[in-house]
Amino acid sequence: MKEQVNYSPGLDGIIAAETKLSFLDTVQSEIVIRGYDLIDLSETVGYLEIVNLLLQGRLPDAEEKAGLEKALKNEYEIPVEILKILRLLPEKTHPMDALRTGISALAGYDANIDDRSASVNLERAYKLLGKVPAIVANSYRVLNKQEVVLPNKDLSYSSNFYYMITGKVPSAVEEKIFDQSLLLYSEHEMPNSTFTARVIASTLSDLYGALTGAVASLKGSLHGGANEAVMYMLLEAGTVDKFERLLEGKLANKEKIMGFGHRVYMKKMDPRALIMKQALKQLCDAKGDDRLYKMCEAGEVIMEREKGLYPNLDYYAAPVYYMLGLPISIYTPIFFSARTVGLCAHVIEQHANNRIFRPRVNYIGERHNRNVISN
Ligand SMILES: CC(=O)SCCNC(=O)CCNC(=O)[C@H](O)C(C)(C)COP(=O)(O)OP(=O)(O)OC[C@H]1O[C@@H](n2cnc3c(N)ncnc32)[C@H](O)[C@@H]1OP(=O)(O)O
Ligand SMILES: O=C([O-])CC(=O)C(=O)O
Repeated sequence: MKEQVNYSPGLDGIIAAETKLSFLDTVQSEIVIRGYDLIDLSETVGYLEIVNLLLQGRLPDAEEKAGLEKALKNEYEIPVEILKILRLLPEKTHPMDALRTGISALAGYDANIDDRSASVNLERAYKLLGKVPAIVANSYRVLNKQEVVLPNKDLSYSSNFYYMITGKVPSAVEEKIFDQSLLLYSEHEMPNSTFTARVIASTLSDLYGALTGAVASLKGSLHGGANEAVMYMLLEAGTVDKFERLLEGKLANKEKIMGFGHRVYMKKMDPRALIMKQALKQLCDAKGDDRLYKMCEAGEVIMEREKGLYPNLDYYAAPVYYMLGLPISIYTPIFFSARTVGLCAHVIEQHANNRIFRPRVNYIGERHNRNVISN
């Protein structure tokens, strides 16, 4: 007799874990991060406070924040062999694939690789938070035949990240907006990449492996890859009129429009997108060029009218990164770098209270009579 099992395509609505880290409260419209609303925090604190909140369970005072920044700076250097590995990659390698290789290679430098304790995982999380921005920035630079930019410890964490990518120290406004984007990308409950990391960690595999898998997950255009896809779409159109026609054409062809829709916020705007929309306005006003802002707004109107769909964070993060002068192929790696903290916190939590993920299937294939096979 067939066993009765529940099936929800895409695991829609299924509870996959118990967590103290975060929760999308759609009733009260809050992105709860250890009890605080991420949107409220985005107006009062920066990325490093969220790092402390996720990894230590509390918002830091000035002294604790300074200690955290120092600890991360001590982890900035990446092994020279990793740069050598990155140099061996074919020129056309996507920076997300290079990042996946770089994070995977870091495992070999961990003297305690078989230790899954929370304290050693926490040390690893700081290592990764120190090194991932350097891998992101310099894998892009190496693939594009640019000089490696070494970390500058005199700059803040976010400024240094921006500096390693562009070779320029950001202005105060650029630093603030870039830092805010990292904060908004830092943690988001149970997206596909976090689920991937937790599934891998649940076999008692290590943090590097869990994050390597999460990079692969985040690369997909239905997830983190959407931010670069949005930018290519905006540039392909170039004007409001052409963007409206492009979207209408895609919808007529039943194509998905990148940057719209979300499993959890499908019928309203991702609250993080609104913060990046405001940042885009600020950057456009400062440059006296509102073309991207106007195009994005026009896209919102069409998508609401035609599909009842609203922007997710990637829709507004993409033009913000463009206005900040960041190369398009590095948008998804930046998202990953920001998410490193959330992923590490989830892996630590998974290892602390583990049961291996092993779901079942509804078998819909054929069955052959045993007697027929044995005869
Ligand atoms: C930060 C992030 O990672 S946010 C996600 C970034 N990804 C994107 O922007 C990619 C575009 N968006 C999507 O593909 C989806 O909205 C997802 C992947 C985010 C969510 O997917 P799901 O929850 O599985 O929703 P699903 O794809 O089933 O969509 C439900 C309906 O809305 C439609 N829909 C959803 N998103 C879109 C879109 N972006 N463009 C056009 N139609 C869409 C679907 O075609 C479907 O319509 P139907 O019921 O008539 O078939
Ligand atoms: O929550 C999701 O499914 C995707 C997302 O917005 C994120 O990872 O930030």
